[in-house]
Amino acid sequence: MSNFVKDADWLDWHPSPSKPNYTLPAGAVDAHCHVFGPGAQFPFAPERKYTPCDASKDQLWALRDYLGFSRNVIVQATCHGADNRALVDALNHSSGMARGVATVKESVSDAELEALHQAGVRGVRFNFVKRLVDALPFDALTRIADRIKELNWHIVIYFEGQELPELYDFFTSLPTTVVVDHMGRPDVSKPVDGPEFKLFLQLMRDNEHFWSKVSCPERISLAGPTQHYQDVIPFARTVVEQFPDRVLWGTDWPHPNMKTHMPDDGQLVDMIPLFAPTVELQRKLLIDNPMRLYWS
Ligand SMILES: O=C(O)/C=C(\CC(=O)C(=O)O)C(=O)O
Repeated sequence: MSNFVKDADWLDWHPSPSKPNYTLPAGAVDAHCHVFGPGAQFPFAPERKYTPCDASKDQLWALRDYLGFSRNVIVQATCHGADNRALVDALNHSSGMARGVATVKESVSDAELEALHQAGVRGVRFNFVKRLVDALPFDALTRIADRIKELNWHIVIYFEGQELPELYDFFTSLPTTVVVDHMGRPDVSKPVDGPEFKLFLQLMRDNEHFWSKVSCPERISLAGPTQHYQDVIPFARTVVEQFPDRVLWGTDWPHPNMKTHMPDDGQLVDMIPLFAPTVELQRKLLIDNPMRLYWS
């Protein structure tokens, strides 16, 4: 039993996702997913802005095997704050098949960073989504960035499309590889060749150390699941085709804070060949790129 009561409007992860029609290549990596608790074992952070259902490592491994993935990259979510114990526990029980992206405070010690590295952490996440977190000031983030650079880690950034103009200069000042979550959450009611998405493509083009996850059609789409999230396809496909060596894909399981519906993870996998239409692009997206960033 969890000691926590999930939010009243919380949607639990899909209990019986469909089997994808698309067969993942052997060795495919789900490069964006989370573990939540279980709250009774790994308490959610007092400063959290939402309380989720439990989503344990064993439930994540079951989904991995069911969909046909080999590996996971587990990203620390804000409901656990900078307490990375659930993440580290999952990594330590993954037989080396999972890597992690942690959240740290400036007060983190060198020994703690080293322990995270030993567990399989290879990056930190800077989250700028206001409904999720009170972001640290830029100077504090810069000091964290300078420290994790020494470990050869990267920085994952999470923001919403409309915030990019004001965050752009800070992002490009970061000293490590930078991975953008969910293509910077574009507004897909705007044209793919319009000024908003052009700014994101410019960020990627002018900064060769920037990568992007082509993930979360279920969050970005206005068309929704019955329309197979088709309004997201031109955006994801543009990113994959322009930057084939700097893209990652992930389920985003257990899909925190979805309010309109809970996606079918099998249906999400079936979007991969629409985002990456050739076998070579799929291999880069699902294997070569995540292996280079997380396992080399
Ligand atoms: O899973 C995601 O990518 C998105 C989240 C949650 C999150 O990232 C967090 O809590 O850190 C969201 O938009 O609610």
